[in-house]
Amino acid sequence: MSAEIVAERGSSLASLAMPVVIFMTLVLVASALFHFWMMSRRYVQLGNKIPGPRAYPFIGNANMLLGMNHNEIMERAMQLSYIYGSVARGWLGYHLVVFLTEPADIEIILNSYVHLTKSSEYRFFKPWLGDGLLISSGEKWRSHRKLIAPAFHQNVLKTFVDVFNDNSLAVVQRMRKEVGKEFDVHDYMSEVTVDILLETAMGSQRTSESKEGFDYAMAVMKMCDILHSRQLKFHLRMDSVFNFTKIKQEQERLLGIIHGLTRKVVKQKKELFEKNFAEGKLPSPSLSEIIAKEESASKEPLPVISQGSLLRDDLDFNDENDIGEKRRLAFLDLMIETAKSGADLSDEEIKEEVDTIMFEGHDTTAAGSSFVLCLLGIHTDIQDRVYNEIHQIFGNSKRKATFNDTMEMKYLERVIFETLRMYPPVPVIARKVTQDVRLASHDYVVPAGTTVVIGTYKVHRRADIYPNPDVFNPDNFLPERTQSRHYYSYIPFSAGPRSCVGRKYAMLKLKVLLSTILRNYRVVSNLKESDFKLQGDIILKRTDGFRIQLEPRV
Ligand code: HEM
Repeated sequence: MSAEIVAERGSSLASLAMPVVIFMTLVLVASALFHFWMMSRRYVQLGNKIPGPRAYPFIGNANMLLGMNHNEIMERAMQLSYIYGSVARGWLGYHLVVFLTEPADIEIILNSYVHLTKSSEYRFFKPWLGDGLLISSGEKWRSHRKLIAPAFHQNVLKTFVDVFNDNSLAVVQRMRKEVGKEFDVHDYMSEVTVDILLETAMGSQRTSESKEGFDYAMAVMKMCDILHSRQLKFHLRMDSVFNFTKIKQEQERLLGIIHGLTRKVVKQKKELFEKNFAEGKLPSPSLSEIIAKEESASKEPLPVISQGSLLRDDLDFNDENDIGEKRRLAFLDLMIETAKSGADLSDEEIKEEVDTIMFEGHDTTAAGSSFVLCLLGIHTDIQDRVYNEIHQIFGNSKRKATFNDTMEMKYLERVIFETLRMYPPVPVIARKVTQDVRLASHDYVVPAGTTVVIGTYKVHRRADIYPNPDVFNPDNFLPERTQSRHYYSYIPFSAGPRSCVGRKYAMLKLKVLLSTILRNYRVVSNLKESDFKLQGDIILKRTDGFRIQLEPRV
């Protein structure tokens, strides 16, 4: 290359370099100004008063999440809470996230009618659940909660006991082929849970003749997997990436099956209701009668399936009116009745609520029951106590469990509560606060716009609340112990106005399901709890699988 050409190239590079340098300098100056402006905002200053790891310009603490899998995130979150205490903060860019593990602070958030808005992480559910109870907010949530809570009335739940029994016996049969082997019990718990929900939420059954029910159940399970992967994999969290993946196409296909069935069943049930209504065949007593009675009689405490606390919420108030008659109606029927009795509830909204119940009621109880079985396999002395209690109730009889039997299962109830303490299926709850919040435990103000994460898992493992918190001890739920604890120190079902609407349904179902399994099998495990690899997802699971072995009782 001649010297002239080199000189010419050099001068054209120099003439290009100058604008690039000027541009880069401007970008740097603008970024620095932006950063200093952000740091001067009240939001950032209030956030920085709260202890937390050192944050970097623009990324905040996002670097701490890079390259971590969900097991590590769970462990890391636990470590941070040991370092920074019961109130800690992190920055995702300039967005403030505050972690709370102090019951008095948690009460301020959960017990409030103001801080009811869910955080943006709940958006993955939207294509499936629309504006159903789990994610809706404001007046819509308030009015729907009021309409739906009576569908979980204890007398309605009582009529589901047969469905719980039949499906529990069916899973006992299906598990026979696993006797003597080590297997993952979660698959079975997931299947039976969907079957029960299909019957109790929509009045459908998963039979081989009705392929729709089967396809629906499979689609629900696969949709839950997709939602989990979106939480787990950073790139899938971004809609701009997710929308171009094969998983998105699979989601569309599954939603076609799920919404196809719910829409169709809502339409059919509504037409049948209208026809019966026109012919004067009114269901008696109607749900609206229950709702009307509920308004007037809500003074005396009568929590029948309690969380071990004297405090009550809208579900407890529901139980004070006995409808005194057995009608088995799916939640869908009850919602159609509610809509007919004048409530503002469209078909699409009813569909969204049924889909919400199918989602919320599935993974949570599948994880809860799987954890109970794994723990009983490890703590065989505790399993023997549960079995003795069940044997006292049923003797050698093969009869099915009744609602009254479940009321006698006091020790099993404590085992379930203790399992949900150590392994809460919903390990964290997140809200977006729309007003400043002054905390009770420290002199900090959490500014409006912050995501508040309530660390249920960590609260349940606080040594000052539960002595030996890592030891499985159902006696933590003896009445005298629960009464001396702060109500918000045990929150597997959340608490306050936005608590789990299905918690009594869950407890009743778990008692029937687990007692039926334990009447038929002794659970054995070679593992220790320290072998559990926990995945802190939307739902707490074991990545190493829920492995147990079964020995027939007879
Ligand atoms: C062991 C089982 C269960 C656990 C641990 C559990 C836990 C929870 C928690 C922690 C919440 C609050 C979530 C949040 O604020 O982000 C919740 C809400 C909810 N749960 Fe459950 N749940 C269980 C079973 C069920 C069942 C069986 C159903 C229905 C059949 C159900 C229906 C719902 C609904 C509809 C909501 C939303 C309530 C609202 O926002 O007003 N859950 N659940």
